[in-house]
Amino acid sequence: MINYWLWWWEVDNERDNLSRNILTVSVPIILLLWHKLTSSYNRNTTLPLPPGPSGLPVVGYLPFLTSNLHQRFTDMSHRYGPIFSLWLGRKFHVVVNSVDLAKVVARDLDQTFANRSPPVTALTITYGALDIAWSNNNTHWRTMRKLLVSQVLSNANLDSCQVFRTEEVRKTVRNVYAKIGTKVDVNEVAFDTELEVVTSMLWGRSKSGKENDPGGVLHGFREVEFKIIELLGAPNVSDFIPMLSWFDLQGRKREMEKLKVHLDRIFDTIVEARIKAKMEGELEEIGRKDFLQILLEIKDQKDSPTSLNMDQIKGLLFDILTAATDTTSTMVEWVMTEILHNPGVKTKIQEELTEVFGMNIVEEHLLPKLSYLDAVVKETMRVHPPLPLLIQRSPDETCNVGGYLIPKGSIVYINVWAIHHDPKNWVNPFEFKPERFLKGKWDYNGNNLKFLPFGSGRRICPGIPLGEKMLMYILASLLHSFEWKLPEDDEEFDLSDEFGFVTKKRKPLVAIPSQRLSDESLYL
Ligand code: HEM
Repeated sequence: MINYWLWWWEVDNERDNLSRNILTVSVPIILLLWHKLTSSYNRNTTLPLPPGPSGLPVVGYLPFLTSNLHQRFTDMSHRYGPIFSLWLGRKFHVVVNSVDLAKVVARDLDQTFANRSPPVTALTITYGALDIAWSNNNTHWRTMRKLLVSQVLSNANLDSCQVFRTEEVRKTVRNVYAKIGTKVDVNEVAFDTELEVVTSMLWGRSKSGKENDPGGVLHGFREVEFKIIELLGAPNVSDFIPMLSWFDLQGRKREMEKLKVHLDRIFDTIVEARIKAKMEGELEEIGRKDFLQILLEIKDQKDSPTSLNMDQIKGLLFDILTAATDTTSTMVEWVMTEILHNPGVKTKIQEELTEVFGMNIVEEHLLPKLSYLDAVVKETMRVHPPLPLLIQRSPDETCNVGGYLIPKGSIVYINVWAIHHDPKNWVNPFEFKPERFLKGKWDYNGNNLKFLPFGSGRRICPGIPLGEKMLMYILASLLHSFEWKLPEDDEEFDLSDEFGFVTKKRKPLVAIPSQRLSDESLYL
């Protein structure tokens, strides 16, 4: 054989020369590919799964999970290490708890981990993951995300919608003024303001005075949304043991279906009102086409590659409404709670507000001057990240994270709460200290993985520019226009949270406002 091989190399004619050249080039390539394939196969098959607790047959670790999942997972990371795994029913879950490993999932292998694996309740309310948040990483997701970012959240559109923000925040100040001396639910105030702003941006208002809530369909929306968020975060046997999903043992799917009927009614009413207004020539735009109009026009372009159907439009509107309102109101409530809990912080904020606005009302264009309030908001996001496990990711192929095998289709959580409370990342992490955000450059873009309240990588929250603006505007206005105190009958100050898809304050913050600015006309 060897002789034959040597002979072949020695023979010299044109055909053999060509074959030899092809062989010389292709053999190393084939060997290299073979090595890559086998070594990656070997790596994947010989790697261990991440460590973790052994559970019971069939149900796995389900019976041992307590309600505050983010804190339970953080405790488990102290025992099993920065990455651990657990079986919940038939589903393999992985929890990543360190900056280094979050970087592998959200950055280095971002593309691999860009799918979602939605629970049954999410599939039900999003018309089968036709929204952005629960959709897998596919063309539909890219199209929807691009539409949202370019048409709603672009700088140009945010600038042209400033009038809505100003109008709604002033209305909120008027409403709170009317309740001076009485108990005010801070979350409700922030939720209503954000809902008005977002609905104005989505389906606008005609100059003819028609409201952005035709027929009052949005009445009670906050309660409906809270129920939806609660169901999204509630453990469901149907997710963990899919062969039982048909029975819907806990009735979660049925409950979500009822809420979807409610949502459908809202969207159908709004779309019908829009079509009628257009037909009657009533649409007097405020110098811009609103998002609903853009979506309906895309829907009518049947042959376009980006054409949308009605369920996709509803899925998208649902995402924007819920993603914007619940997170923003939850954060306003947490910031106000921390401020009331830390009188020194409150004094510094008030001094800054007085320096920037004098005894006048808050103007949006001056908000970037509020560097201390900005640090307070960031510190609150660190201590109380509203989505402490982000939204679950799922790899589309088996891969290696930190030397462990993560099988294709596993459910992977990045434990932001653990990262934000890890003494390796933050000195005295349980102390509320806004000053830490005054040093160095901190933003919400997920580049520094020590701080990722909006996530990181291609699945990062696209709503950061609007979320940040609204948080600062609402907080600055509530704090500059009013003094706040807790009701006297309030027992001990409560800072505990309750895990959910959006993790909220366990006991809603109720506080009593009083007038802070001397000029009464500023409240009218
Ligand atoms: C204080 C305000 C907000 C906070 C704290 C927040 C936080 C988050 C977080 C943590 C995620 C998950 C990221 C991940 O899985 O890695 C997310 C996703 C998302 N957020 Fe926000 N958000 C806020 C406001 C908004 C606003 C105003 C909008 C839209 C107008 C929005 C739209 C979305 C959407 C569509 C997603 C899904 C993105 C995807 O899966 O590709 N959010 N948000």
